[in-house]
Amino acid sequence: MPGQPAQYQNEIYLHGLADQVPPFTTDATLVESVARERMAPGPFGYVSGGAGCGDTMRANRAAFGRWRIVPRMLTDATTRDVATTVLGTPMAAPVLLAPVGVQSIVHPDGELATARAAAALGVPMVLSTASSYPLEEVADANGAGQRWFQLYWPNEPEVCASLLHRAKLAGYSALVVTLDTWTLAWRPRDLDQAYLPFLRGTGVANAFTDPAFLAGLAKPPEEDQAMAVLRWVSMFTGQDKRWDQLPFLREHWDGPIVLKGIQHVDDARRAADAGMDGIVVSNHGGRQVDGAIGALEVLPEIVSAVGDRLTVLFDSGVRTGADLLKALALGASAVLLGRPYVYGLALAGEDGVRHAVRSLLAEFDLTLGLSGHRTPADLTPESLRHA
Ligand SMILES: Cc1cc2nc3c(=O)[nH]c(=O)nc-3n(C[C@H](O)[C@H](O)[C@H](O)COP(=O)(O)O)c2cc1C
Ligand SMILES: O=C(O)C(=O)c1ccccc1
Repeated sequence: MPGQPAQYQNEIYLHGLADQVPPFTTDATLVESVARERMAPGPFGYVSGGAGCGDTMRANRAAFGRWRIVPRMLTDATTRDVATTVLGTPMAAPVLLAPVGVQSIVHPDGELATARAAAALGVPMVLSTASSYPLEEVADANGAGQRWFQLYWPNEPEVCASLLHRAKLAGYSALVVTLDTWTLAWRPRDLDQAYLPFLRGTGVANAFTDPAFLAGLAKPPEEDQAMAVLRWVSMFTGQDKRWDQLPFLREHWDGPIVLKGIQHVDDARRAADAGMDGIVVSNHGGRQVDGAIGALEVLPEIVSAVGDRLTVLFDSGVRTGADLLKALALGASAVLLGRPYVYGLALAGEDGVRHAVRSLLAEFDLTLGLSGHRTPADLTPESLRHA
């Protein structure tokens, strides 16, 4: 990413003078309403929706509102440096693009566009197991960019080993194992529209290109697509995994391993005891347990319990530069962005992802400086007050 993130502010003013306004709003809290007007109802409902009545999605936002920034004056913050390195991965800012499956439901270029945008931005993408393009093609699109692979841990060990082998070969440097979605939650918006991308055959690209998966089928997908899709879906459904099975992943993956979906401090301790390299404190953007605690609420206690033993990442509800600042001040090493970049993808493809993320990073950079800080490392809980 060229120069400081805040330069994007100048670029937008200059674009404005040339009558080339950005592809959509620069306010990430408003982009959802733009997307609601322009996206088809099925995909919009799928992306924007949460579990149940949306109580946990609101709790995620409310949790940010309870922490307030207390800015400092006359400090040296004229030039900021927001670049960082997390688990050996260099990044232009403490941000990763969260794993989001089935991206072709919002834009035909799907994960390929996201991969190109991530490389241009200098931030890593985390590719979902349920991507609409094979992980090798996404790696090609990402080129010299940084990429991690998210695993929905299949019940078939051969298929699991095969996916990990392919991801390693294709240059994915860290593994993110998602624990909170061993079955999909009650999601009324999707039920009301009978909209489940999976059963429509999206998100199967990594299966239909996997030799171990194909070897286990009675008939090839061309002959019985419905059966192949059902087999893929059933591989991820049901909770047969336990903490004592984590060594299997170590045997098949030699890079950093991060557990995603940690919300209880005792689970964070178990992850550390199991020798994991990191965790993502996350409630899956409020898409799984409705009624679950706002993700930011549990971040401080988890950081105090295990922050010296593993890397703590955060997601769920980050929408503004101030949100990013707050999560970092409370001890996250970086945050994952979910829906905001997906709306960008839906509205303007690769450009849209870039616009959505650059807007948020520019706002973060300016907020950091105006609060009196030069780098993310300068942030501590004392930069905030719980109100
Ligand atoms: C449409 C959609 C699909 C998702 N698919 C996945 C997935 O395949 N794997 C995964 O680990 N998380 C998935 N997530 C969860 C995100 O990785 C992330 O935890 C969440 O979106 C963060 O919350 P936010 O959207 O409020 O930023 C998905 C989220 C959305 C909105
Ligand atoms: O919708 C989701 O939250 C999700 O994690 C998922 C699961 C399977 C396929 C695509 C997305």
